[in-house]
Amino acid sequence: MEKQPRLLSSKLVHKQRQVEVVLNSRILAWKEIESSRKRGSGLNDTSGTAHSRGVQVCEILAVQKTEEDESTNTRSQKKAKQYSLLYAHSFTVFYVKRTRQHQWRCSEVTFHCASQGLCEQWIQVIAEQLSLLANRPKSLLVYINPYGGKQCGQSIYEQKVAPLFHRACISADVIVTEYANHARDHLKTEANLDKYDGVVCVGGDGMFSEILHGLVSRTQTDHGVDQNQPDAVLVPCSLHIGIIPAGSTDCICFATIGTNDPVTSALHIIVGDSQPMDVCSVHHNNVFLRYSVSLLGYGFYGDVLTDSERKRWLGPARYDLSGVKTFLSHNFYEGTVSFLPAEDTMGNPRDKLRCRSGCHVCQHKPSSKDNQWEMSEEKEKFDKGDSSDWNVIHGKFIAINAASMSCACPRSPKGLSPSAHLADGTADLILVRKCSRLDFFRHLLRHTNKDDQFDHSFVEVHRVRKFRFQPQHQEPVSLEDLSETPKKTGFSPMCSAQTNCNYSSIHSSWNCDGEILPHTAIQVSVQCQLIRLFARGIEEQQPHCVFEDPCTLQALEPH
Ligand SMILES: Nc1ncnc2c1ncn2[C@@H]1O[C@H](COP(=O)(O)OP(=O)(O)OP(=O)(O)O)[C@@H](O)[C@H]1O
Repeated sequence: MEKQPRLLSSKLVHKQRQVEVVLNSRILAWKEIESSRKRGSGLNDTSGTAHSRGVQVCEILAVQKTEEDESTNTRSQKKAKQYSLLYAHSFTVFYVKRTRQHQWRCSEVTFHCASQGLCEQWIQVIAEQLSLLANRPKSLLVYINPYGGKQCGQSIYEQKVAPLFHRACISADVIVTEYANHARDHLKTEANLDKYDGVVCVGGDGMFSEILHGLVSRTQTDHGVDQNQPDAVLVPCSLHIGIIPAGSTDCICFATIGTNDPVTSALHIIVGDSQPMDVCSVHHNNVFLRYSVSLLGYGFYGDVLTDSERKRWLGPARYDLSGVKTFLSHNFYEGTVSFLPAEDTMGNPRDKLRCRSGCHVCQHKPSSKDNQWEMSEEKEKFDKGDSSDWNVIHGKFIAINAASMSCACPRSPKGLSPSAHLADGTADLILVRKCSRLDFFRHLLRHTNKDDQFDHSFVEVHRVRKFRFQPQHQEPVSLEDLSETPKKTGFSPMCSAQTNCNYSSIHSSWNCDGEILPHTAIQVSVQCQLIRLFARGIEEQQPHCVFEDPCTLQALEPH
């Protein structure tokens, strides 16, 4: 590890102990000065060992002159006051502290200096280092859904997030949405995006989807790209998206940060983390339908969503109830799935390469920025959808799922496809063929235990760049035309002579990130790294950020 030159080093006081404090461009480190030298100095000496601690500069949130606390009631505070006359000037450094289960908190450390000049010098040099971190946002556009989840979006933002943005000197323009699609439409047409470094969504997955659609559509319009062309190469969005979880489902936040915690999300935004993310574009007959970042599910997950939408009054319990009902219905659907396999990726859906912070598979992926790949014949074929490379499967399916990410969430910690990647330009296409109820139950059960959910004769999984689905029977012009068709309600028997059944027995619906698509025949194309989130993926281990870290020790080595 290359040794960084010291920018500043001084003997200061921290918690009534003399410490040597050192700053280089990567680390702020401090270490107690040997205990023997402290005796007789009036400073505390409890352990006799010299602890070194440090924090990475990129995880410092702010530095400021310390507001003096006038209350000196306790004995220790009185003692503190005595020596504070000697070290009367102090500054506080606010930094990221990792706690349990991927949660981050804002911690602080205060140093006392003997002179005002020294104190100001420390504040200035640390602030200078922070100003060099170019990825940090300075100005954000925030959309709050006041009705998401438990309707706490506004108070979550005001109480937990806004004070942190203020401390980090981030300015935020806040829009509390007044109706569904307010944020999407504002982003699409009105918002002056040049003013901002990022867009923040306070809400659940539905609200995130609004921001996604608004920002991606706006970017394509600004660059003259026709979203209705299924083979159009979309232009990546320049603004990052931050998610403050405040919905009843916050799966995108969980998948990219590892926890659903507003403070953690705010801190990832402040430090300017960047997580690229693939987006699937979904078309029907050359007409753009929607974008998806997590799950496109036909059959089982489409039916669960359709049924649960009729039970919204039940709250989140509706998903469990509809899940049981759909499982007992045990419907299957006939159709043709065609897909373009992703053959040049590092991983496959059944390996153990989980997508984590700094994922090698996602970094290896040739992105649209990779000119060589852009020019290659392979790319040309890929864009044209050269049919010789496509696989075609006709069958009867209980479920057809395309997972652009693992889809892990607190309810299903492994997710639908545990090794799917956030940003490798592929989706995992999972085909669950017609099987017995018991077999399907065994398959579902494996989402919750350690067994491989793809290790069944009736399940196959393919890593794909594009896919199409054509139902066996022609669909009407639009599913909206079916509003008069009575939906199946009870636990009907399996529909074997499908032509005799009503529409809802022979067609399921596509569940596109929690929204029902209006068509069943669709074309899907994975757009590699189309957006970037203020996130870093799930960190594998909780690194020791401050204690006896090798970088910390190196920073403290005498020069
Ligand atoms: N002011 C508003 N009034 C009504 N609906 C809104 C408003 N703002 C946003 N929405 C819509 O509310 C829907 C749900 O929002 P969100 O995802 O934030 O919460 P949720 O509780 O997780 O949602 P869900 O009910 O889908 O689980 C979104 O689809 C969004 O379009």
